[in-house]
Amino acid sequence: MSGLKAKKIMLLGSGELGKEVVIEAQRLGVKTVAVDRYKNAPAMQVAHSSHVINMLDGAALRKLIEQEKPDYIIPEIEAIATETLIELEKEGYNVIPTAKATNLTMDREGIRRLASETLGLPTAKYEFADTLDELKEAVQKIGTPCVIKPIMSSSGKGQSVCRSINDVETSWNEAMEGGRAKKTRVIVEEFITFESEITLLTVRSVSGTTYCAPIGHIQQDGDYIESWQPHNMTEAQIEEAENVAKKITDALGGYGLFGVELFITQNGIYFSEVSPRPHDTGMVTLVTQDLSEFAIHIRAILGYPIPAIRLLRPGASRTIKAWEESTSYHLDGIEKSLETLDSQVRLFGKPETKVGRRMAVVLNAADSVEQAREQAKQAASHITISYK
Ligand SMILES: Nc1ncnc2c1ncn2[C@@H]1O[C@H](COP(=O)(O)OP(=O)(O)OP(=O)(O)O)[C@@H](O)[C@H]1O
Ligand SMILES: NCC(=O)N[C@@H]1O[C@H](COP(=O)([O-])[O-])[C@@H](O)[C@H]1O
Ligand SMILES: [Mg+2]
Repeated sequence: MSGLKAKKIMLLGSGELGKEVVIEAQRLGVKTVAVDRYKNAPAMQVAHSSHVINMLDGAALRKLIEQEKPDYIIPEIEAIATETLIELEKEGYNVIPTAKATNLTMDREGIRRLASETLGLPTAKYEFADTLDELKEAVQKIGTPCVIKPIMSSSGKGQSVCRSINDVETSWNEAMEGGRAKKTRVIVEEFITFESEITLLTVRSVSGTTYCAPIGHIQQDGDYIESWQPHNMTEAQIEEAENVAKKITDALGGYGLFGVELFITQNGIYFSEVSPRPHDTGMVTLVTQDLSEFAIHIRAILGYPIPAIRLLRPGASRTIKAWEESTSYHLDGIEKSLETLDSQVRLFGKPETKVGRRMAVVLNAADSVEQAREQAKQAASHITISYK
């Protein structure tokens, strides 16, 4: 692309979601630089160039950004030196969606206090704790069962349900082992008995705020295993969900796509958390919408209009996870899996497996959500991972 005066994006985090963002950016002639903490990360395999750095090291992050001078800095994970992004934004760099958004969503405390205390959105009751003793006190205040999570973690790492005061120490130890960035602070949340949970993909672009059809999902150990679109909701529930999404995304600002996580309960809709970037449960949009969540993110970032988002067919996704740690592995059964009508597989190409690590996703589109879920389940059942 030597003759093309291309815009340049720098992706901070290069997992499976970033890989699709890079592909969509390249479709619009954008130069792509992928960054992560390890080499051969999924997005690095498709980007024009890549770098391996510790993104929590502000000085290293600044040095790389000053060297590459990207037009857009696109965080793909939470664990980044966001204070440095705030400084860089003041110096004229464009952080997606805004440096403030990345800073507030970097840990659970910032975004939870904004949602509950500043915006007054309904959330689970919560407390924070820095030591085991403080945690015991917090659990007593919230009551059991409750959910305990490191303030900086994702995909359920370090998360556990604490069912009685005797479980507190086990939960504390799990949080200490699973948290990113070596922070010891944890959040304790009231356990919400929801009817269902959804991700409402919300887009801020030059065309205003728009929403994708709600995505329903099922999580196991705090990580998603299945998602589908559209999730069946009443008009009133959709309106309530969109109101919550509008409030939180307006407060974060900027252009891009957000994944607003909501619990649907008998007492209305609760805000859970928000990703200021494409969401794992939203991979289903690769087969359901005219523009996937990744295409939408890039289009919004570049300042292009998004007059409408079309849901073409109902669809579903199922994750394929590893259950052993290995630097040499193979995904078997893809051939059989693809015999299922309208199924697709995305193999992320991560260089190693870890216990519980997501390695691939199966997608299916059909005439109904029920059929797509059934077909995705069937297609995924043929895929196994062998470790050598
Ligand atoms: N307070 C709660 N009550 C009931 N269930 C909860 C609560 N908090 C979390 N969960 C369950 O655990 C899942 C993961 O929680 P959460 O989204 O906070 O973790 P995460 O590590 O940020 O995940 P991700 O990065 O995948 O979004 C939720 O989708 C929900 O199923
Ligand atoms: N729930 C957030 C999420 O799904 N994030 C996605 O997982 C990657 C990390 O995967 P890894 O932990 O297997 O390296 C991230 O880079 C992002 O693509
Ligand atoms: Mg979540």
